[in-house]
Amino acid sequence: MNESESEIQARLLAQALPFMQRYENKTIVVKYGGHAMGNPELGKAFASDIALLKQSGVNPIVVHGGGPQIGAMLNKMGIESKFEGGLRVTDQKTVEIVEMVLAGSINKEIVALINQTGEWAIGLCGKDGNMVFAEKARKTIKDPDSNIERVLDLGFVGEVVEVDRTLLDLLARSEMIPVIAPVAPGRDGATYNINADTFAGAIAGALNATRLLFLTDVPGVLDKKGQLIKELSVAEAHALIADGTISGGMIPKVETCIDAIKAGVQGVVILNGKTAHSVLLEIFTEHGIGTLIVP
Ligand SMILES: Nc1ncnc2c1ncn2[C@@H]1O[C@H](COP(=O)(O)OP(=O)(O)O)[C@@H](O)[C@H]1O
Ligand SMILES: CC(=O)N[C@@H](CCC(=O)OP(=O)(O)O)C(=O)O
Repeated sequence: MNESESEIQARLLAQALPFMQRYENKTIVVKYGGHAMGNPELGKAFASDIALLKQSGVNPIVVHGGGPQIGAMLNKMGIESKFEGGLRVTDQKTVEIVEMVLAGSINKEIVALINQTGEWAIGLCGKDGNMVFAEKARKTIKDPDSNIERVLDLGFVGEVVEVDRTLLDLLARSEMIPVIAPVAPGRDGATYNINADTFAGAIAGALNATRLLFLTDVPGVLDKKGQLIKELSVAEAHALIADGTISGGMIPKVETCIDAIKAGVQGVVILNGKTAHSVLLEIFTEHGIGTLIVP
């Protein structure tokens, strides 16, 4: 007998119960990347997933990116955008635009989407409540021809050096869902632009999150044949980077996953943010939909 639509809905809800119980009062950090944004229907589905997590007793924290949106604004303002080692070279003018786009328009757009579901979101960046402190990123890059290491000067690109949990612990006990932009101050008074993956990893690590989800534009980590790898240990992830299976933007993402696990996050998942309701499919179903990286 074919199930009716309401029977399917009832079955799915019943199946979600053990997962709702598993994650009750647990912290789940969700990194919402700029590439996963842009489609209004997907944005609404994302917001309703986050709202449902909160309603189920989970403590969801959204950290968002906005790389393509910053690029578009810089373009509009006639400012050239350059990347080195996957990070945006950020001069004084650029960091002002980065803060305006990340902590301004994108942050408020996500807050508004969640608020429209009837839940309460609050938009923040690392500056709010002394939450995150950064310092100038020290990156080096190897010249592929000479193999000589060169120090990169990325300007106001930062690395997280300190996370203060006070505000996030307070919000976890409230109705509020934090939505955080990856901008943070330095002890030197400067404003730093931080890669959103790295920022999300630092927040999840400081909170010993149960899960850290990275919403990107591929189903997860793919093997040499392009098939989804359902689960990876830290050692296997290192091996896939070393043999070139993992390349490009996936390298810093997987490295961030490994760092987050070392910092105390129980499991990190890379999944497709372009699949509607990807967060619910990952958290509230038996096998999830992305690649789970575990210790
Ligand atoms: N083994 C792999 N599995 C999946 N994606 C990979 C792999 N190796 C390289 N990639 C690339 O990494 C990209 C995701 O990284 P990135 O573009 O930086 O994500 P985001 O902008 O969402 O943070 C994918 O679109 C894909 O092109
Ligand atoms: C230093 C650095 O590169 N910062 C990023 C911050 C935004 C980001 O990381 O957004 P996605 O997750 O959408 O890529 C940038 O300026 O683009």
